[in-house]
Amino acid sequence: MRLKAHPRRVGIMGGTFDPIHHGHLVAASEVAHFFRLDEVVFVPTGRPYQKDPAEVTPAEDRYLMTVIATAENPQFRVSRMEVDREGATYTIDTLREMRRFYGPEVELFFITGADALGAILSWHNVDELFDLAHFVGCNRPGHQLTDSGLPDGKVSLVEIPALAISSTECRERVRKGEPIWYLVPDGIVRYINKTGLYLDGRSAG
Ligand SMILES: Nc1ncnc2c1ncn2[C@@H]1O[C@H](COP(=O)(O)OP(=O)(O)OP(=O)(O)O)[C@@H](O)[C@H]1O
Ligand SMILES: O=C(O)c1ccc[n+]([C@@H]2O[C@H](COP(=O)([O-])O)[C@@H](O)[C@H]2O)c1
Repeated sequence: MRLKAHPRRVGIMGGTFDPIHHGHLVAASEVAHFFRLDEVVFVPTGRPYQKDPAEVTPAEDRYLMTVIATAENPQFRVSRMEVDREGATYTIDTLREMRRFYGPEVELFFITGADALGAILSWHNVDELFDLAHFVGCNRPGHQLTDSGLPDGKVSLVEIPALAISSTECRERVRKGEPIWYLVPDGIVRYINKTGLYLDGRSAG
């Protein structure tokens, strides 16, 4: 990961990215614009402990797809931090590591979807999470959230232009032989075709 030396405001976009799609990219771009972020670091989850491991594609494939999808945007970077970390992936460890790397002056914004944010009270060490970063929840089609129940001043909600795309739908379309062109970047269509990802028997390794 090559990061800028002294950015002031850094977005961290966490996700399984199985596969990354245009909904993720639009969300990161909108939040970067709205909060005037210097860069957005995409962090593909290593071992998402709340998901069935048999249902999750190997981290290396998800990492490579994230690199391919973000390569053309100079504001976007990808971190291997969670892919390389042993054990269950906790956002608290990622934010602590990011904080150590960037130092105390930089403002960190953790970008996540309304569905994930709605479950944040179940996350590991939830209280410390809100001390390390500001949380930005993206309202996506089918998932609206209000900030009730979340700590005051620690969370912002942003409306993302309606892109009713999900990774689940992309995987199902590939399995059924349906096209995913224009739901994901062209390079991701080619990567999936080349590797045979999401066809029966090649979903997890
Ligand atoms: N179309 C979208 N618009 C806005 N945010 C999105 C969109 N799709 C995903 N996100 C958000 O991006 C984050 C990472 O998403 P994730 O990798 O889990 O993708 P997903 O499409 O929700 O996957 P899945 O369908 O497998 O659950 C999540 O917090 C999710 O809510
Ligand atoms: O830290 C936790 O306990 C935790 C529990 C569930 C999800 N997360 C993070 O939330 C982000 C979105 O996750 P997902 O499963 O919607 O792709 C991703 O960065 C995950 O690592 C984090």
